[in-house]
Amino acid sequence: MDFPERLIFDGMNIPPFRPLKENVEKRFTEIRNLECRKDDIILATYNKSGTHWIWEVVCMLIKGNTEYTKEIKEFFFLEAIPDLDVVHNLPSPRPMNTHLPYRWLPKQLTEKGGKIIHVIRNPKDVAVSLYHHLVDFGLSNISFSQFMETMFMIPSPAFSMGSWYDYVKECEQAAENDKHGAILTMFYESMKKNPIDETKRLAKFLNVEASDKLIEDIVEKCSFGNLKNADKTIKDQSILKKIIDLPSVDGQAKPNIYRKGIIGDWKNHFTVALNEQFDKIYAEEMKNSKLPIQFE
Ligand SMILES: Nc1ncnc2c1ncn2[C@@H]1O[C@H](COP(=O)(O)OS(=O)(=O)O)[C@@H](OP(=O)(O)O)[C@H]1O
Repeated sequence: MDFPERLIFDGMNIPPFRPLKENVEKRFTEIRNLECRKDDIILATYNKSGTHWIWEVVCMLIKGNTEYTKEIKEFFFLEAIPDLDVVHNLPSPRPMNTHLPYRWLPKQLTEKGGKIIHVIRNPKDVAVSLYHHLVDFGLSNISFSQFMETMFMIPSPAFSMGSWYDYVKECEQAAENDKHGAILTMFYESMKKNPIDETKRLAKFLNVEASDKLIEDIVEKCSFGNLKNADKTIKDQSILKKIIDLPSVDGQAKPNIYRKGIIGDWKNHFTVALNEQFDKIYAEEMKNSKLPIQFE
């Protein structure tokens, strides 16, 4: 296996974004203490759960039109952007995003009236997506099964920003304690199967007036194929080089975010034995969860 050094902080493996490599505690504390506004929106997801997709939908809803945001979502990515002043200077409402767990989100956010959107995806598909992402980033000589056994499946030494289980359980707890309707929990699979209804639910949560036509157009513009194409043709990717050392193909190489965009690709990667092993750990880890999760 060949992978950059790992940094552990607050019990989590920290991805090698430049500000985190420089001083992870400083950046986490800055985010935790971020001065919030009443209309701030934070999309908080575990890696590979559909962040780019839902972020684009959120941006279109708050703008009230279907123009793609020229910046990629990493421009608003709290733990990775080179300078948090960018966020301080953004006009409202600010559609920020992060993979940080709930305990590290800005503490003022919900007090001031801001909103949090959690997106949860079948961890088996998250694992597959993350494996391919890490291979794109230089992880080599490790099979998918080895990746699962050593990095993803076991709860504590999970790879990136803590384990999926801990992340999701923390979201669930936060949503249970949320007395002001400040947190929306979405599922990737529901968005995939029922994008119109889920986009309406999102609009309602954001207090956005959106006609049926606008909702339909947003769903269409944010389909997997259209977003993949927009990512190649419209989006300004320049910030990526400032965030992370990318494999050097003209300095432009980046992980293929829009890989397959389907439910159930895990079936092409899990052996029967791995699946049984996973289900056992999953059942134990999530035994107290009341989340309405029915993953296929
Ligand atoms: N429109 C649409 N429909 C369905 N699926 C979509 C869509 N847009 C992105 N995706 C899929 O989301 C996966 C990437 O997740 P993230 O955006 O959270 O990645 S990241 O952690 O921020 O890098 C990644 O999943 P995989 O294809 O399984 O790897 C993307 O393909």
